[in-house]
Amino acid sequence: MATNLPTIPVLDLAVLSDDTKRPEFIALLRYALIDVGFLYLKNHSVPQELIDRVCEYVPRLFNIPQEEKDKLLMINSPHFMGFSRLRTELTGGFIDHREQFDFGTTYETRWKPGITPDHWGLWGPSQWPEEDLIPGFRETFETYLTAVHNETIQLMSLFAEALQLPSDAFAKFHEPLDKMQSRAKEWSSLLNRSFRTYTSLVFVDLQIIKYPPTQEGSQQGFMGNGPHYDAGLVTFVLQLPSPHPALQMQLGDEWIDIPPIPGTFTVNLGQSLEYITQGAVRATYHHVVSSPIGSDARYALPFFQGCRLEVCLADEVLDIPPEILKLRDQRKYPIKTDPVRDKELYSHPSGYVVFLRGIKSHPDISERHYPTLFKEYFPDGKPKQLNIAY
Ligand SMILES: O=C(O)CCC(=O)C(=O)O
Ligand SMILES: [Fe+2]
Repeated sequence: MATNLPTIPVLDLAVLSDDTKRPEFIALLRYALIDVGFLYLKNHSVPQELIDRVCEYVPRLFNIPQEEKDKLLMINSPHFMGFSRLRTELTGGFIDHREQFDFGTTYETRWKPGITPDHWGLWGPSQWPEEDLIPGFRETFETYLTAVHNETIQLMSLFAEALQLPSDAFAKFHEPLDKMQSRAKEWSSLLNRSFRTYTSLVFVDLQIIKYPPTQEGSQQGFMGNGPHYDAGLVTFVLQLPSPHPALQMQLGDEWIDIPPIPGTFTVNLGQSLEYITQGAVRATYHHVVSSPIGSDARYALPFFQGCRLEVCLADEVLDIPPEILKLRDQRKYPIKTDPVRDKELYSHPSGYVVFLRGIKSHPDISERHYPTLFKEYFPDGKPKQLNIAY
């Protein structure tokens, strides 16, 4: 194991109430953004009592009868929302050894197949479990989703400060949840006009994931979640306690453990943020290793804060101060470039980029709802090893 690997910074928001400590906080945040790409966030605004309730629900959600979970299967949703059975998802070409639920906005979709762009399909209603199966679940998770969403937006104004940008530098890339649906309604009357008018739709996604341990007889290096970058702006992961290192990030050739720290969110940065900051913010490659055979399941809840679906990142790159660009250029572990990924990321509206990841990760949903894209991305049909049999 190489020495001198950075430890993941813990950013304590409580220190901001003391003005004298602000510069030190901002410097640590700058280091986290530019050099590391991951951080822990402590003393944030999401109440611990709400987080405790969320954590208490998580194993119960997976314990509802299989036939009830199957009523919520993602295959029923063109919006990539709902339940995914164990080993039905691909990340970076690997089959993920996890099962999960995806929940998003509460809103009505504006997607009209064949009329609006395909990636508007990202924005649509979630599939919630019946209230009597798990009373209070929906209300708790909608409250949680809103609270985390608000915290991501607050944090991004601190990101701006750390990068010596105006505090609202990122405002044009996202939208408070309560504003989204009303704006989308206003604009739906403009359906025949330019789609670029619909700038307000933003993709947000809360995943609730269960990672069972490695299966008997499986090969080494079994992956809970294959290596990847997150596509959007910022990801807040609530990691439930687990004794085994699972989430890891890559710096240089090393994989570094990112264990849960009670009372914090684990925060990582997405490729869209990296791009609009001219690479000053680091999107870090990460994966999740399955726990050893016989151990308990691990649970994690990533919340993905995306961009407005119609923002073309290539048109919106921010002016970054030279001092920050210098720190970028001096970073110890340079960012790895990938021309294929880069082209995909920068030549489409941001929503399309996230949408394409959905297409590639969920071949069954693509086949049912987006058959033309399915043929393009899976010319040989669905990968045989996927556990898809509906
Ligand atoms: O399970 C985790 O801790 C993170 C999962 C993750 O990186 C993802 O779903 O993008
Ligand atoms: Fe991720």
